[in-house]
Amino acid sequence: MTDRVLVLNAGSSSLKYRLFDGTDPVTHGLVERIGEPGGDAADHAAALRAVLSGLDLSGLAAVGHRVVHGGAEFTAPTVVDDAVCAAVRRLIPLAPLHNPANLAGIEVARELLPDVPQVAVFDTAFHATMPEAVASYAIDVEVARRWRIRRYGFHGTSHAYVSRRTALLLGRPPAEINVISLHLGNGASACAVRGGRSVATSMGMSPLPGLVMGTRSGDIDPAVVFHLHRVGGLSVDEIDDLLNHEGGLRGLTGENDMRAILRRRKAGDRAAALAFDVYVTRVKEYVGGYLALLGRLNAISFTAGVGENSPAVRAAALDGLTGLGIAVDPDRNARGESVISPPHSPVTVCVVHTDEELEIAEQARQALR
Ligand SMILES: Nc1ncnc2c1ncn2[C@@H]1O[C@H](COP(=O)(O)OP(=O)(O)O)[C@@H](O)[C@H]1O
Ligand SMILES: CC(=O)OP(=O)(O)O
Ligand SMILES: [Mg+2]
Repeated sequence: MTDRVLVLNAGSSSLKYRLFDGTDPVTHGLVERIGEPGGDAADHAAALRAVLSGLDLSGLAAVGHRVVHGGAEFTAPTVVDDAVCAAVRRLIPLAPLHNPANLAGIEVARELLPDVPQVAVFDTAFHATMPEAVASYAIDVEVARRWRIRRYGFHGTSHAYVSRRTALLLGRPPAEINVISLHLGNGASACAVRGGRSVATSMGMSPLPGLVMGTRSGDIDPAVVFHLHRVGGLSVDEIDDLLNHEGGLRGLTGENDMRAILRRRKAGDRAAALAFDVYVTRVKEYVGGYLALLGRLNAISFTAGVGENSPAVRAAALDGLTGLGIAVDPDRNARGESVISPPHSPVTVCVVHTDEELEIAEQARQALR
């Protein structure tokens, strides 16, 4: 019996895949600019067909799918059937950028691999343990119930994996430690993890609020939306685009890649310097808030493209927090060591490589056990 699992991560215009044999990655790839003129594939179905035709899929135990929004329904990895597909489709209004692509990936994989179990692994699932006081928005309860408005949170697969890796680094069981996990990639979110369970996270009903991201604004005053509509004359779709695609680092500088911001900042570019400051200040606000929520903190872990690769962001985001037991050792940080706090710090600051695909493969296997 082989233990091969194919993991699919279908984004709005891309398809990432990784084939595992046990925990060993056998092969991986990326189809980009799906549906765009001159792109690699006309749609997700075509992309997946091309991917599958090039892989040896003998003895495949499961296909694991990243699904971004699982609403309140899905709190664990779930073997896909027609009802699960229908539920993922019903949730599209809550994650219009992500769920349609995730669903397309599931439907094509079911069609092409009808005898292989498909498992959906939800970004929201890890946050199902958040207390109501954190998950609830202070709006009319009937309106909230009817339209399923609450904080769901995302990147849960990454926060779960990273908080467990952090426990390993500390040499302690996850149940004994409190961690703040900072997933700083294209999308970015913070998560407070108490004893292995999510108790707060910075994204909300959608993946728009919280930290500053590549193209997403993160937190803003919701009245900005009314103002831009009523006074600025922008349509709701235009405002959606402004906040989701033209905001964040791109809104502040014209570029969404943190590497470009860091280069320009070094060269004295004021817009880039401000964008950097806005970005790290937001991270710091969440670190402080989550420290208070947790009461006791063992570790802070940086992960994803920016978190794993930028000593400047890590240092600035935690600058001035020694009074709270949080410090970054400049040499360890510059070398990108897995522990970057000074020896004997009350709070261990870590750099952890996140591996959402590996975690999805593991969870897919668990769902089938
Ligand atoms: N060396 C680096 N320094 C700073 N930022 C980096 C570096 N390498 C990658 N990044 C940032 O990481 C981001 C992508 O993060 P990643 O986790 O790969 O994103 P995603 O998986 O969400 O597409 C890029 O936008 C880039 O700005
Ligand atoms: C939910 C989310 O923001 O995902 P990503 O970072 O892949 O855009
Ligand atoms: Mg990501």
